[in-house]
Amino acid sequence: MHEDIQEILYTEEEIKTKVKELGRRLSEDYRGLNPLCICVLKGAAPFMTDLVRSMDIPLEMDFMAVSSYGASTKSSGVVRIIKDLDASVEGRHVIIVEDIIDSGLTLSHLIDLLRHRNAASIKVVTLLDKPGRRTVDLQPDYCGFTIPDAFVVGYGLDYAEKYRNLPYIGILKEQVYQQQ
Ligand SMILES: O=P(O)(O)OC[C@H]1O[C@H](OP(=O)(O)OP(=O)(O)O)[C@H](O)[C@@H]1O
Ligand code: HPA
Ligand SMILES: [Mg+2]
Repeated sequence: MHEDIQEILYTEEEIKTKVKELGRRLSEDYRGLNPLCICVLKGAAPFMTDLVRSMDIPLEMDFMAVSSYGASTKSSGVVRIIKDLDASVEGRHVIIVEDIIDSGLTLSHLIDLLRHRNAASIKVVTLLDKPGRRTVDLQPDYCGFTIPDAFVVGYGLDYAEKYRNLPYIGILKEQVYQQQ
């Protein structure tokens, strides 16, 4: 285990099993709809690539980069779009793929944006949900794990751009970000 990790919450195996289960459910619900899976970069990249490979239906992928945390463990409250989608979402059944919902600000901003662009439907799949920190009223349609109010890293999730490549999800030691 990495020395900056206090505790592993979900192992590589547990994540794999959960992602497969989510992929199976999405495949059943979206059969015949050719959904557009939108990955919210950068954190959701590992989840998205594993998820779509566990979906056995025709689908399309697009990517959007947004950022609101920077080198902090608290949302700045300002959701910056760093890279927009390549294609139109008009009339499409959109699945927003997120690694984590924390305050909910990122997603509520994205959902508003995609509604204005006239998607046929918009649903959210998140690997992690941290409902204890929510500042807006928002629930995911599909969720892997509900987690306590702690700052977690790994499997795409970062602190100051580090730890995204850990194969597991763990709680970051507080001393790592309190030193800053
Ligand atoms: O519910 P919220 O409080 O908005 O937090 C969740 C968002 O924050 C993180 O992204 P971040 O802004 O850190 O960008 P990153 O994915 O590039 O790390 C995470 O990947 C979610 O997109
Ligand atoms: O707990 C978290 N870890 C990493 N990134 C995040 N963005 C929102 N919450 C988190
Ligand atoms: Mg981040």
